[in-house]
Amino acid sequence: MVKNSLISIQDLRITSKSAEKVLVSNVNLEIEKGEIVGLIGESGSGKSLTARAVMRLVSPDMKVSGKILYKGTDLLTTTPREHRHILGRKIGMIFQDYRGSFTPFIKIGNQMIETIRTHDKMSGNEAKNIALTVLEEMGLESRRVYNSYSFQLSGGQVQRAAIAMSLALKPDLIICDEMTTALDVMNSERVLHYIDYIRQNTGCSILMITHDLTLAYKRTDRIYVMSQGEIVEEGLPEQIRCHHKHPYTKKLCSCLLSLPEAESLQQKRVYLV
Ligand SMILES: Nc1ncnc2c1ncn2[C@@H]1O[C@H](COP(=O)(O)OP(=O)(O)OP(=O)(O)O)[C@@H](O)[C@H]1O
Ligand code: NI
Repeated sequence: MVKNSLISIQDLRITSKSAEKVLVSNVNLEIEKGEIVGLIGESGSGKSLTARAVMRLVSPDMKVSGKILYKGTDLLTTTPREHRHILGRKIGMIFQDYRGSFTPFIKIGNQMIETIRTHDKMSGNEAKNIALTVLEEMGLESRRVYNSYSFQLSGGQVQRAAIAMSLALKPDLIICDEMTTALDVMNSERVLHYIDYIRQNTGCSILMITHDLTLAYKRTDRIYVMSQGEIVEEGLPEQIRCHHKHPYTKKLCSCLLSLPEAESLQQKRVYLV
């Protein structure tokens, strides 16, 4: 049993009212302070919906039940005010679909300043310095990106700017949903390194949702496997890789059998589905 959990999802169930369909059920997931937890599973298994429930971003057509405890506070029953305070500031999410991260008609820099100042009281200049620093850390030409509209940048640049914006707030928990999909190998590595650096420096926790098993094995402390809306297995990366119990995990992991060992894992990325 995990102690000192930062977030504890208990018996989460998400149903679609109109389709009368259960999309997620019996999901129990804990993340300890400072832990990087992987959430893997095939497309449509409910990973993003689970993450969206934490952020209270599921569509109004969905009914969510169970508990999502953040330091003991149930995020499913907090007032909108408490919720706004916790989300964004304490829990940041980097979305699978990064295109919605910035409004097209406001420059990236101005949006970053506004977001940073909504959560932390500081002068515009201080916020600007933070924004430029995090953009630089993401390997971007910070001034150019700062002064651009999102449509003037490539998909990968927008994604890195979105990641920079989430990290600028130094959240306790960062939920990364297929964060590196839009990035090439070098930039993925850079972003993952930086996230690791942030974790070491701030002690934040990370929930990493990914199709990329190599990434999950290499970068996480513990892994949950999801199938058809339920968590079917949980364990250390090595256990999930070599000593899995559930037939579904076996199917997932068989894709990795042909992989070369440790060091070269970085070069060869394996995608599922
Ligand atoms: N707004 C919605 N309305 C109805 N059903 C939805 C909605 N969003 C997701 N679903 C359904 O819920 C299930 C889980 O979707 P989810 O996005 O969580 O999958 P996922 O595991 O993140 O998949 P992927 O790896 O492809 O991102 C899918 O069957 C999906 O079609
Ligand atoms: Ni998803």
